[in-house]
Amino acid sequence: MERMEDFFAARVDEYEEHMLSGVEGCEQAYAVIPSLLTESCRDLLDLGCGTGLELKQIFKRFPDISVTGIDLTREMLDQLKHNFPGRKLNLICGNYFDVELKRNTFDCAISFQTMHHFEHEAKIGLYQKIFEALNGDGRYIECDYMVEDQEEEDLHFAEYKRLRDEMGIQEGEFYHYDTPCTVTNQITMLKKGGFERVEMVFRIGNTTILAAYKE
Ligand SMILES: C[S@@+](CC[C@H](N)C(=O)[O-])C[C@H]1O[C@@H](n2cnc3c(N)ncnc32)[C@H](O)[C@@H]1O
Repeated sequence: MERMEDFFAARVDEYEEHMLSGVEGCEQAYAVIPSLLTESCRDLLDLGCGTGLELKQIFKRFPDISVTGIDLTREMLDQLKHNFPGRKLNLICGNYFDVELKRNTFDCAISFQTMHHFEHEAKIGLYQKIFEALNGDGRYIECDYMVEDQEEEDLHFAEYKRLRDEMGIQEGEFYHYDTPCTVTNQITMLKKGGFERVEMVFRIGNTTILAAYKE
């Protein structure tokens, strides 16, 4: 296993092609994302924005939108900046579990293919933070690798724990290893984070989009 930011930094050149051609459902999911944002969305939070594949589609519908993008990997953010000259971007190189978010700031929040690496409790805490950072009628759209069976989720987490123990990795250090959760667990976590209503709006292969509404 590689540290999260080293994993992405080493693959930034082939990253976009891999997501568009190598991950079932991803290209279609990027195309769907703009239609899931609120019509009047002006301030958008993008967690784990990477090189901005989802933003490419969003800028087509919302050319004037202001985007706050958070990502651990400096090289991915550099590529994002290069991809979108002239757009309204506030890019933060950091860990979205730690970055402080002001309350009632964003019309919409999104995350795309970045949440399938973390434990339930950590995600619930993050969802609470996103919930509070959204405006009253805001929504959070999560596209991610999700599975259907609890057994499959448990196997991934058990193997990840085994590898972490073997390598002596400390709590709070991020390594790249996929631990997808079931769609059902994801919906439960988002509701525990405060969202009133959560709906699955897209699923091709394991690529799944959930829409979580603040009210
Ligand atoms: C698979 S990429 C997705 C990038 C982009 N959203 C897309 O769909 O093309 C996952 C991204 O999440 C970032 N990431 C992973 N864990 C993170 C964390 N705790 N805080 C901030 N960014 C994180 C990685 O650096 C990487 O750029």
